[in-house]
Amino acid sequence: MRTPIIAGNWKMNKTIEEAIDLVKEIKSGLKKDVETVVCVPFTTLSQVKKEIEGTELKIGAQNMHWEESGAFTGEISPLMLKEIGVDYVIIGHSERRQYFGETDEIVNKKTKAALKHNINPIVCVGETLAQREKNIHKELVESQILKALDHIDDEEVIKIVIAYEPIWAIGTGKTATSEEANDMISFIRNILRDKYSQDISEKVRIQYGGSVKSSNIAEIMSQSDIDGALVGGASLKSDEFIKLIRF
Ligand SMILES: O=C[C@H](O)COP(=O)(O)O
Repeated sequence: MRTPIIAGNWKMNKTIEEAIDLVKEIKSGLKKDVETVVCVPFTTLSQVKKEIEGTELKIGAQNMHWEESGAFTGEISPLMLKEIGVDYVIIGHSERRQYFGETDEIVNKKTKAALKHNINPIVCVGETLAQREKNIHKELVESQILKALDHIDDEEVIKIVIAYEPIWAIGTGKTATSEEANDMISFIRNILRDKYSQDISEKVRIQYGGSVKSSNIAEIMSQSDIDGALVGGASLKSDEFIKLIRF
């Protein structure tokens, strides 16, 4: 039985003060049996971590370099995140791939580095609208998954959360239908079964992301293979996010 996991990705939003206000409200609305994560900006990690101490709310970063230290101006290492006590890190979000040139190889290096330091990676995959229209979306997602998981073994892969986020549904208000989302997520589970085993494929949690809100979460979560959501815009307001985690 996979525990549902709902993660808010705040992206480049919230000052420290705003972050603390938001997380104070979120921690009062947690639901038992739903793992809830807030993936907050680097600048707010320490204070948010202190604010959630003693609660079930988990904390994630939105990116990370794969090296532990060195001449990488502007980057944050896994050791630095571990020092703060971060539970999760988003790897390969489509915005990182699109605006910051992250390749599948980089996603693989970051995923392996996160696992090495006991930070659970949330690995994002997903196609553009053009790729879906050309009907190459499954091929593309399969290649993203296999490259991201290169040299990752059975014990490690079960710590990974995969987020399927069709790029055309991110921040657009256009959600994939729950059937479309479930179809791709079942496809991803089959890739895991073929690469690892049936048992492993049933243990890995796979989220859907893209315009998830309180009004569509129940429908999304009712699908057989969807274990949670990676939520952008709707995670920035406490009342909406709390409604959403209480799907
Ligand atoms: O990481 C979250 C996704 O990019 C979804 O963003 P959204 O919920 O604003 O569409």
